[in-house]
Amino acid sequence: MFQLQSVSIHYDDLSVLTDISFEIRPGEKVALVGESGCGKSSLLNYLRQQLAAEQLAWCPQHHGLVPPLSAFHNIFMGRLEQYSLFQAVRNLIVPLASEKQIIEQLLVELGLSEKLMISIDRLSGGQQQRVALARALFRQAAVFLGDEPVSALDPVQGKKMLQLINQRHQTSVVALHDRDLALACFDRVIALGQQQIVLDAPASQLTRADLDAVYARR
Ligand SMILES: Nc1ncnc2c1ncn2[C@@H]1O[C@H](COP(=O)(O)OP(=O)(O)OP(=O)(O)O)[C@@H](O)[C@H]1O
Repeated sequence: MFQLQSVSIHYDDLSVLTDISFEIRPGEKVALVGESGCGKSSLLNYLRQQLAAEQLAWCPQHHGLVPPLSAFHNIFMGRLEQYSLFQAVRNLIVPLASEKQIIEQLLVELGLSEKLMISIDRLSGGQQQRVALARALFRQAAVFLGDEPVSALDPVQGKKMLQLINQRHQTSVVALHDRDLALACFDRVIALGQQQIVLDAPASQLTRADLDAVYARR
Protein backbone atom coordinates (compact mmCIF):
# COMPACT_ATOMS: atom_id res chain seq x y z
CA MET A 1 0.00 0.00 0.00
CA PHE A 2 2.84 2.35 0.95
CA GLN A 3 6.49 1.71 0.33
CA LEU A 4 8.85 4.41 1.51
CA GLN A 5 12.53 4.03 0.68
CA SER A 6 14.95 6.64 2.05
CA VAL A 7 12.35 9.40 2.09
CA SER A 8 13.24 12.83 3.48
CA ILE A 9 10.72 15.59 4.17
CA HIS A 10 11.70 19.21 4.60
CA TYR A 11 10.30 22.73 4.35
CA ASP A 12 12.88 25.08 2.80
CA ASP A 13 15.86 24.60 5.12
CA LEU A 14 13.91 22.82 7.91
CA SER A 15 14.46 19.05 7.86
CA VAL A 16 11.51 17.21 9.39
CA LEU A 17 12.22 13.57 8.50
CA THR A 18 15.52 12.28 7.13
CA ASP A 19 16.04 9.16 5.11
CA ILE A 20 13.18 7.08 6.50
CA SER A 21 12.07 3.73 5.08
CA PHE A 22 9.07 1.55 5.86
CA GLU A 23 6.30 -0.38 4.24
CA ILE A 24 2.61 -0.51 5.11
CA ARG A 25 0.80 -3.51 3.67
CA PRO A 26 -2.91 -3.59 2.71
CA GLY A 27 -4.97 -4.50 5.77
CA GLU A 28 -2.65 -2.94 8.34
CA LYS A 29 -3.99 -0.52 10.95
CA VAL A 30 -1.17 1.78 11.99
CA ALA A 31 -1.01 4.40 14.75
CA LEU A 32 1.52 7.19 14.24
CA VAL A 33 2.79 8.74 17.47
CA GLY A 34 5.46 11.17 18.61
CA GLU A 35 5.72 14.51 20.30
CA SER A 36 4.23 17.66 18.84
CA GLY A 37 6.21 18.91 15.84
CA CYS A 38 7.99 15.59 15.16
CA GLY A 39 6.50 15.33 11.68
CA LYS A 40 3.33 13.20 11.90
CA SER A 41 1.22 15.58 9.78
CA SER A 42 4.06 16.01 7.30
CA LEU A 43 4.34 12.24 6.90
CA LEU A 44 0.57 11.85 6.49
CA ASN A 45 0.62 14.53 3.79
CA TYR A 46 3.38 12.64 2.04
CA LEU A 47 1.34 9.39 2.24
CA ARG A 48 -1.74 11.19 0.89
CA GLN A 49 0.19 12.14 -2.20
CA GLN A 50 1.02 8.49 -2.90
CA LEU A 51 -2.63 7.49 -3.38
CA ALA A 52 -5.23 8.05 -6.07
CA ALA A 53 -8.10 10.22 -4.78
CA GLU A 54 -10.67 7.42 -4.99
CA GLN A 55 -8.63 5.19 -2.68
CA LEU A 56 -8.39 7.78 0.05
CA ALA A 57 -10.52 8.93 2.98
CA TRP A 58 -8.74 11.86 4.60
CA CYS A 59 -9.55 13.38 7.98
CA PRO A 60 -7.40 16.49 8.54
CA GLN A 61 -6.33 17.94 11.88
CA HIS A 62 -8.21 21.22 11.37
CA HIS A 63 -11.38 19.60 9.96
CA GLY A 64 -11.71 21.83 6.87
CA LEU A 65 -15.48 22.14 7.35
CA VAL A 66 -17.56 24.99 5.91
CA PRO A 67 -19.10 26.61 9.05
CA PRO A 68 -22.30 28.15 7.62
CA LEU A 69 -23.28 24.89 5.91
CA SER A 70 -25.10 21.99 7.57
CA ALA A 71 -23.60 18.69 8.67
CA PHE A 72 -25.37 17.07 5.68
CA HIS A 73 -23.79 19.45 3.18
CA ASN A 74 -20.32 19.15 4.68
CA ILE A 75 -20.48 15.35 4.71
CA PHE A 76 -21.89 15.24 1.18
CA MET A 77 -18.88 17.26 0.00
CA GLY A 78 -16.69 14.31 0.98
CA ARG A 79 -17.70 12.65 -2.30
CA LEU A 80 -18.27 15.77 -4.38
CA GLU A 81 -15.85 14.77 -7.14
CA GLN A 82 -17.80 11.55 -7.71
CA TYR A 83 -20.92 13.43 -8.87
CA SER A 84 -21.61 15.38 -12.08
CA LEU A 85 -21.86 19.13 -11.63
CA PHE A 86 -25.64 18.90 -12.07
CA GLN A 87 -26.01 16.12 -9.45
CA ALA A 88 -23.76 17.97 -7.02
CA VAL A 89 -25.56 21.30 -7.28
CA ARG A 90 -28.99 19.65 -7.22
CA ASN A 91 -28.10 17.60 -4.15
CA LEU A 92 -26.71 20.61 -2.34
CA ILE A 93 -29.98 22.51 -2.95
CA VAL A 94 -32.45 19.64 -2.48
CA PRO A 95 -30.77 16.60 -0.90
CA LEU A 96 -31.46 13.32 -2.73
CA ALA A 97 -33.35 10.88 -0.49
CA SER A 98 -30.76 8.14 -1.08
CA GLU A 99 -27.76 10.31 -0.08
CA LYS A 100 -29.69 11.78 2.84
CA GLN A 101 -30.45 8.29 4.14
CA ILE A 102 -26.78 7.20 4.02
CA ILE A 103 -25.63 10.36 5.77
CA GLU A 104 -28.41 10.12 8.37
CA GLN A 105 -27.30 6.56 9.16
CA LEU A 106 -23.68 7.69 9.52
CA LEU A 107 -24.72 10.44 11.91
CA VAL A 108 -26.64 7.91 14.03
CA GLU A 109 -23.48 5.79 14.27
CA LEU A 110 -21.45 8.83 15.28
CA GLY A 111 -23.96 9.92 17.92
CA LEU A 112 -25.10 12.98 15.94
CA SER A 113 -28.55 11.86 14.83
CA GLU A 114 -30.21 15.21 15.64
CA LYS A 115 -27.67 17.31 13.75
CA LEU A 116 -28.27 16.48 10.07
CA MET A 117 -29.39 19.95 8.99
CA ILE A 118 -27.69 21.96 11.76
CA SER A 119 -24.93 24.30 10.59
CA ILE A 120 -21.38 23.51 11.67
CA ASP A 121 -21.00 26.82 13.52
CA ARG A 122 -23.72 25.64 15.93
CA LEU A 123 -21.91 22.43 16.88
CA SER A 124 -19.43 21.79 19.70
CA GLY A 125 -15.76 21.09 18.90
CA GLY A 126 -16.24 17.34 19.42
CA GLN A 127 -19.39 17.34 17.27
CA GLN A 128 -17.54 19.19 14.50
CA GLN A 129 -14.76 16.63 14.67
CA ARG A 130 -17.29 13.81 14.26
CA VAL A 131 -18.79 15.58 11.21
CA ALA A 132 -15.28 15.70 9.68
CA LEU A 133 -14.98 11.99 10.44
CA ALA A 134 -18.38 11.29 8.88
CA ARG A 135 -17.27 13.16 5.74
CA ALA A 136 -14.26 10.82 5.48
CA LEU A 137 -16.36 7.68 6.19
CA PHE A 138 -18.89 8.76 3.55
CA ARG A 139 -16.21 8.24 0.90
CA GLN A 140 -16.18 4.47 1.58
CA ALA A 141 -12.54 4.36 0.49
CA ALA A 142 -9.99 1.61 1.04
CA VAL A 143 -7.48 3.69 2.97
CA PHE A 144 -8.15 6.05 5.88
CA LEU A 145 -5.52 8.64 6.76
CA GLY A 146 -6.36 10.66 9.87
CA ASP A 147 -4.52 13.45 11.64
CA GLU A 148 -5.65 13.26 15.27
CA PRO A 149 -9.24 12.51 14.23
CA VAL A 150 -10.49 11.92 17.80
CA SER A 151 -8.46 14.52 19.73
CA ALA A 152 -11.59 16.46 20.79
CA LEU A 153 -13.47 13.39 22.04
CA ASP A 154 -13.48 11.69 25.43
CA PRO A 155 -11.51 8.40 25.55
CA VAL A 156 -14.61 6.16 25.42
CA GLN A 157 -16.06 7.94 22.40
CA GLY A 158 -12.58 8.22 20.84
CA LYS A 159 -12.10 4.46 21.09
CA LYS A 160 -15.51 3.81 19.55
CA MET A 161 -14.72 6.13 16.63
CA LEU A 162 -11.29 4.57 16.01
CA GLN A 163 -12.87 1.10 16.01
CA LEU A 164 -15.43 2.33 13.47
CA ILE A 165 -12.64 3.80 11.29
CA ASN A 166 -10.76 0.52 11.36
CA GLN A 167 -13.86 -1.58 10.64
CA ARG A 168 -14.76 0.53 7.61
CA HIS A 169 -11.33 0.76 5.97
CA GLN A 170 -9.03 -1.95 4.74
CA THR A 171 -5.96 0.05 5.77
CA SER A 172 -5.56 2.97 8.16
CA VAL A 173 -2.76 5.26 9.28
CA VAL A 174 -3.79 7.57 12.12
CA ALA A 175 -1.74 10.17 14.00
CA LEU A 176 -2.61 10.13 17.71
CA HIS A 177 -1.32 11.60 20.93
CA ASP A 178 -3.34 9.21 23.09
CA ARG A 179 -0.93 6.30 23.61
CA ASP A 180 -3.57 4.08 25.27
CA LEU A 181 -5.82 4.39 22.22
CA ALA A 182 -2.87 3.71 19.93
CA LEU A 183 -2.22 0.43 21.76
CA ALA A 184 -5.89 -0.52 22.12
CA CYS A 185 -7.13 0.15 18.58
CA PHE A 186 -4.21 -0.51 16.20
CA ASP A 187 -2.14 -3.50 15.04
CA ARG A 188 1.09 -1.57 14.68
CA VAL A 189 2.62 1.58 16.14
CA ILE A 190 5.18 3.77 14.38
CA ALA A 191 6.79 6.49 16.50
CA LEU A 192 8.69 9.45 15.10
CA GLY A 193 11.39 11.49 16.84
CA GLN A 194 14.51 13.42 15.95
CA GLN A 195 13.72 13.16 12.23
CA GLN A 196 13.68 9.36 12.40
CA ILE A 197 11.45 6.38 13.08
CA VAL A 198 12.36 5.63 16.69
CA LEU A 199 10.00 2.68 17.13
CA ASP A 200 8.05 0.45 14.76
CA ALA A 201 6.45 -2.63 16.31
CA PRO A 202 3.22 -4.61 16.64
CA ALA A 203 0.98 -3.00 19.27
CA SER A 204 0.68 -6.41 20.96
CA GLN A 205 4.42 -6.29 21.77
CA LEU A 206 4.36 -2.77 23.22
CA THR A 207 3.45 -1.33 26.60
CA ARG A 208 2.33 2.12 27.59
CA ALA A 209 5.82 2.62 29.09
CA ASP A 210 7.43 1.95 25.68
CA LEU A 211 5.36 4.73 24.15
CA ASP A 212 5.89 7.08 27.10
CA ALA A 213 9.63 6.64 26.56
CA VAL A 214 9.24 8.03 23.02
CA TYR A 215 7.89 11.26 24.49
CA ALA A 216 10.60 11.40 27.16
CA ARG A 217 13.46 11.35 24.59
CA ARG A 218 15.17 14.61 23.66
N1 LIG B 1 3.84 24.25 5.80
C1 LIG B 1 4.92 24.27 6.59
N2 LIG B 1 5.93 25.14 6.33
C2 LIG B 1 7.03 25.16 7.09
N3 LIG B 1 7.22 24.38 8.18
C3 LIG B 1 6.24 23.51 8.47
C4 LIG B 1 5.05 23.42 7.71
N4 LIG B 1 4.26 22.46 8.26
C5 LIG B 1 4.92 21.99 9.33
N5 LIG B 1 6.11 22.61 9.47
C6 LIG B 1 7.12 22.34 10.48
O1 LIG B 1 7.47 20.96 10.34
C7 LIG B 1 7.65 20.36 11.61
C8 LIG B 1 6.74 19.15 11.69
O2 LIG B 1 5.39 19.60 11.72
P1 LIG B 1 4.17 18.58 11.69
O3 LIG B 1 2.94 19.40 11.61
O4 LIG B 1 4.40 17.57 10.64
O5 LIG B 1 4.33 17.90 13.14
P2 LIG B 1 3.29 17.02 13.97
O6 LIG B 1 4.06 15.88 14.54
O7 LIG B 1 2.11 16.67 13.13
O8 LIG B 1 2.88 18.03 15.12
P3 LIG B 1 1.53 18.09 16.03
O9 LIG B 1 1.49 16.83 16.86
O10 LIG B 1 1.75 19.32 16.85
O11 LIG B 1 0.35 18.20 15.08
C9 LIG B 1 7.39 21.44 12.67
O12 LIG B 1 8.63 21.95 13.08
C10 LIG B 1 6.60 22.49 11.90
O13 LIG B 1 6.87 23.77 12.41
